[in-house]
Amino acid sequence: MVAALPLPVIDLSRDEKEVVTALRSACLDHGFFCVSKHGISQEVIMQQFEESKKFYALDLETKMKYESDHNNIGFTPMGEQTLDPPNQTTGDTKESCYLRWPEVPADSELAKLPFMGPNKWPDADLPSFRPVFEAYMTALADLSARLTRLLALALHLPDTWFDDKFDHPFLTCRPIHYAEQASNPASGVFGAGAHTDWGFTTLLITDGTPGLQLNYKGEWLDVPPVDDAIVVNLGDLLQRWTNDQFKSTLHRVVTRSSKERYSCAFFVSPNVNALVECLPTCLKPGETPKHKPITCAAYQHGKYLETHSGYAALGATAPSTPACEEEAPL
Ligand SMILES: O=C(O)CCC(=O)C(=O)O
Ligand SMILES: [Fe+2]
Repeated sequence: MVAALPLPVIDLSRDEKEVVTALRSACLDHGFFCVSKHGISQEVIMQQFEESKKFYALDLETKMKYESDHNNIGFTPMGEQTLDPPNQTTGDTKESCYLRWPEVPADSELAKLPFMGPNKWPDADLPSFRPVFEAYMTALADLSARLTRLLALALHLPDTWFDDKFDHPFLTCRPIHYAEQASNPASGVFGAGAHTDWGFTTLLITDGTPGLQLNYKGEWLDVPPVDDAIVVNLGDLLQRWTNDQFKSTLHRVVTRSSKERYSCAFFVSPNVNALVECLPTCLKPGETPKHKPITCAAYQHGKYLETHSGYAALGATAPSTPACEEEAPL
């Protein structure tokens, strides 16, 4: 029996000072919290799940027409990702779809950057998918921008501090479908293997089916779903920016038997060419940075390569930034 760790619920309609204080405390502890009164309508959320279910109900051959590309945009079939290779005997028992937002047209300047490019909309097979996800991603992008400003305040910085690092951000919406297959941690079978998220923050909405666990002080604990709240967790880039003060915590998905599970992760990262280096407010006298500066794209390219067989097979080359060669800790 796994114990539960209820997450702090931060009501975004409260006084900003109270919100920022609660945020700072959650970020210093394990970097997981829920936000309520977040302004995303239940209708937009429900429609997202409906379209996601319709998409995954298509046959595999149809879904493979939208297979993920060199930007890691598109469909990834069951088992394509293995988030924790040393501790898994099969790939994650999930299929997913990566959508980038705001969408970058193929002929634009931004499309020359790593991970930036057009989405693979299933217009021909499911025309209702695109308008629903466009509305969903617009709403989530607004909420993420609001949270980024609150996080700057929680770091004792001006609320605009991250603005120029997010003026063409790397935002990814990932509806996920977990198979009707019980995980078996003892034999290395997981819905999603243990991992930290790689970006700045992740905004996660689930269909209420349990499965998410986080590792708190060395112990795996269930994260109970909270009605109408969005789970937010911090990613590695924010941890690096804060010299490990704010936590990017290990988590995984352990599915129970006989029920499918749907979730939708909205991964928030800065501009792909943003340099992530220790913040001035995160160094106490005598302390030194724990990580070398690295660009967002260089950091994440390595992670995609390690965990996505499809991305690795496409032979995507490492983004050419000097920091990329300097990943080793100081
Ligand atoms: O589906 C979930 O509950 C979590 C998914 C997750 O951790 C991820 O996609 O990074
Ligand atoms: Fe995650």
